[in-house]
Amino acid sequence: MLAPRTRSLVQVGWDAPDDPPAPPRVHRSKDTGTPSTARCAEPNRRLRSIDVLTDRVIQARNVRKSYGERVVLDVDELSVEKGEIFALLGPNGAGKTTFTEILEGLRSHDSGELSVLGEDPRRATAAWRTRVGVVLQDSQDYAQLTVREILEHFASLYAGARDVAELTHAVGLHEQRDQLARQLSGGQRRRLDVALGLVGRPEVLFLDEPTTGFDPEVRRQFWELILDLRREGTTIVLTTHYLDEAEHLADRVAVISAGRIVDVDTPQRLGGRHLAKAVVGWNDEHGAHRMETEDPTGAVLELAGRYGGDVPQLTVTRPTLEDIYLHMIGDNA
Ligand SMILES: Nc1ncnc2c1ncn2[C@@H]1O[C@H](COP(=O)(O)OP(=O)(O)OP(=O)(O)O)[C@@H](O)[C@H]1O
Repeated sequence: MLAPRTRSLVQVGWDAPDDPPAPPRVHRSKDTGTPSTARCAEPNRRLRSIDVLTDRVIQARNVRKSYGERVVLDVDELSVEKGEIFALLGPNGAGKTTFTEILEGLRSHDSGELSVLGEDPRRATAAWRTRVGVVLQDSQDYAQLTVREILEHFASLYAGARDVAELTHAVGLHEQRDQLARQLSGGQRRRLDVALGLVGRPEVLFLDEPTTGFDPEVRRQFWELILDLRREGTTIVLTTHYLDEAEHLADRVAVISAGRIVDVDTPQRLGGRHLAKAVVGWNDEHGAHRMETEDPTGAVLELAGRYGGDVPQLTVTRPTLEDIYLHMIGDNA
C-alpha cells in the first residue's frame, strides 16, 4: 500500500502533513464480534465548532499576496456561505490558483484576514485538514495500484470516510475499480482525482477545473454529483474555464482579473446581465435585421403584426454568461 506521506496526499489536500488524519474507528458487530466496514462519523462531528457560530465557511478581507514587487492577489472582501457552490472565473494568470491554494492552506498570504471553516489556513491543524477536500489541476501519479486500492487507502486515513463502492459508482468508475490507475484514460483519471477529493467527506471541497477531459455525458453526471453534494450541505469552490459549467452549477460567481475580484453575483445577474437588452433578429427578402430592445415580447408582437403572422427566421437572444464575462475581463482576456 501507499505510505501515508506520499506526494499523492496532495490530492486529498496536503503535502507531507505533520499529522495525517486519524484512522477510522472499526466497529464490531454485536452479533458476531467481527469488524464491520461501517465508519464512525462522530470524531469529525466533534471538530465542527464553527458551524454553530456562523454559516460563513470562507471569509476574506484585504487578502494580499505578492511575488517580489508584483502583487498577484488583492481581494478586498469575499465570503462564501455554507452549502454554496461558488465559482471562480478568470483568464489565465488572473490569480485563481493563487487564491484557492491560499484558501486550501497550500500557500500563505502576506497580509489580510482570512478564515476557512473558522481557522486561518496558514495555521491549519490536522483536524482542519480532514474537513477540507482538494482536487488540484493536475492528476497525481498513483503507481501500480488499482482504483479500489487507492481509494481504500485514502479512506482508511479518515474517520467517517465515504464507502469506496458508493464512491466508485458516484464518479462512474465502478467498472474500472480493479483496473490499475495508470491504465485509466485521461477523463477516468480525473474522475479518480475527484473521488479522492470526496473520500474524506469534506465540509468544503475545492475543485480546480474538475471536468477537463470529461466527455459530455460524464460531465453531466459529474454535475449531478456536485449538486447532490450541495444538497448534503457541502460547500464547493469551483474553478473553471467552462462558462456553461459555472452557469449550471454555481449559486454565485466571482470574476477575478489581474488579482482583483471584479464582480461577485449570481450567474443571472453578474455584470448587470439581467439588465442587458435582448436582441431580436429576423431575416426577410431585404436581408438580416437586428433590434436591441428592453421589451422583446412587445417587439415580437409588433413584428408579427407587420408580417401578418410568422416572423421569418425569428430569434430572441440575451447576452450569455460568456458574453458578459468576456466584456468584464476586457483586455485581460
Ligand atoms: N510561485 C510563483 N512565483 C512568481 N509568480 C507566481 C508564482 N505563482 C504564480 N505566480 C504569478 O501569479 C499570477 C497568478 O497566477 P495563478 O496561477 O494564480 O493564475 P490562474 O488564474 O490560476 O491562471 P490559470 O488559469 O492559467 O491556471 C501569474 O501572473 C503568475 O505568473
